[in-house]
Amino acid sequence: MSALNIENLQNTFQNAVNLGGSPGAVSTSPTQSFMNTLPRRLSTSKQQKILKPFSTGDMKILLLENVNQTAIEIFNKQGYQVEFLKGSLPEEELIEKIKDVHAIGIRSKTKLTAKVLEHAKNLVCIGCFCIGTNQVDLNFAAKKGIAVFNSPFSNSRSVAELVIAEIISLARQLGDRSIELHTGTWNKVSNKCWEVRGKTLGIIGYGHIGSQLSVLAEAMGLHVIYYDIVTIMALGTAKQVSTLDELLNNSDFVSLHVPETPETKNLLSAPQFAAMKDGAYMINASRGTVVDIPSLIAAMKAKKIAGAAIDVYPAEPRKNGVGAFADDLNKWTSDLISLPNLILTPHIGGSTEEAQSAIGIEVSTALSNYINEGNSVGSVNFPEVSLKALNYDQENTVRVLYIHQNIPGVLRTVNNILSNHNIDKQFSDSHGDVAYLMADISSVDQSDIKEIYEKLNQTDAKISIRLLY
Ligand SMILES: NC(=O)C1=CN([C@@H]2O[C@H](COP(=O)(O)OP(=O)(O)OC[C@H]3O[C@@H](n4cnc5c(N)ncnc54)[C@H](O)[C@@H]3O)[C@@H](O)[C@H]2O)C=CC1
Ligand SMILES: O=C(O)CCC(=O)C(=O)O
Repeated sequence: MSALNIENLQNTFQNAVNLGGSPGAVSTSPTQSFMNTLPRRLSTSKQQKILKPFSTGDMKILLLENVNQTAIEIFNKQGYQVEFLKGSLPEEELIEKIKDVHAIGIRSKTKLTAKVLEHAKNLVCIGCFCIGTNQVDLNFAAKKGIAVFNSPFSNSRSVAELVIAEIISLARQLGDRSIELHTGTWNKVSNKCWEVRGKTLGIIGYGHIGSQLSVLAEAMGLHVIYYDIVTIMALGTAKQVSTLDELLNNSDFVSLHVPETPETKNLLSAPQFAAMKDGAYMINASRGTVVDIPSLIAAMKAKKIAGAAIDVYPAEPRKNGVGAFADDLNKWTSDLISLPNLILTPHIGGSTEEAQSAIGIEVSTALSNYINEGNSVGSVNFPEVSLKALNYDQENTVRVLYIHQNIPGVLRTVNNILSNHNIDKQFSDSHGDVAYLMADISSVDQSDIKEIYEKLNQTDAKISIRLLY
């Protein structure tokens, strides 16, 4: 579906006729009932027209990694074919599956590399049902005309709450006491167990999660300092520090909330652990590449670091199971798990019912809006373009979605092609090498549509085209 398939034009014409000619019938369609539940981006008093120039039953959505039920329900209401798998897939299987799907939903484990995306002949869009998008080759996807969406903050609170729990758990050695008692050992101690009140929390990365954590931590009596590459307004009485070292020198707890980027790889390694206070604690619920684990192991063995909580790992198992977290995944695993006062969790920072349900709705709605209307607002790799929904008074109107290389002269060429019709609205934007033009053209006969498509398809700058009507 990266471009309207000419062979399917017959079907699509029929579909358009059905929709345009019989609004009453449309009001009983699943799509309409779904649309009615959505907060509309651009309100209109007229009944909104459903734009779907394809048979919705042919729309294939592949959902991996146990994406929430809310997303499945929304896609089912659209009439799409949904395939749902609990785990992620190894590369070869992923390549096979991605060949004929129009949209794919993933979480943090599925790697959508250029090699995988190269085989995605029909893919229109990708939904990351999470915050991080580092698992997708965003530039390659954009160059193929594939828009990527995520959920920028629906699980932020869940991560912040987990970190709060870990701060107290580490300070009181709760993990160790619990493991001991599970195996019959009564070990009532107070040595090196602390209140968190009055201690300093250093937050690295003061974005959605870091700033939520800041507010919660202050409510418990912690002092908060933070380090970020950009200047960010402090919440409460938190203070931004100007260097990473300043944060490390002064924090009793250090918590990481940065994205995975080349700059954040091994952000905490041997020199940074050496710069931390003796007996400090470290928490990483960001990405596994951000902390050099062998250096952490050395710092904990030397008692420089009194405890740590880790939620994310350089390599993570593809699915749940006994024996999945072992040395063949990360070679230091045995060494790591033998350490005291170390809380290990299986990447569950965002895994709450509230977060997953909200993410399911948010991302499936964004994908549906993009598929059905071309609205790319919220995409992380694509020009953000949107036009007001069409209504039933706008007969013979076609929405042109033209994704193209961002080079001079393209708009002139496209507007020449569209010039026999009235261009009611047009919105174009670019993002790096890729540009996206959305235009509503009126006075279009059914017989014109194929010609418009074919002319646009012959333009040199074209990446992909869809015509909605
Ligand atoms: N454990 C889990 O389940 C989850 C993990 N995450 C991870 O947490 C990360 C952060 O999430 P948000 O707070 O929503 O992201 P955000 O984008 O709102 O904030 C990230 C902050 O890090 C800062 N930053 C970037 N590079 C930096 C550097 N080199 N040094 C210092 N600061 C730097 C940015 O300026 C920004 O303020 C995500 O990228 C994701 O990888 C997110 C959700 C769940
Ligand atoms: O819930 C997940 O699978 C991933 C959570 C996460 O790391 C994210 O949202 O970036």
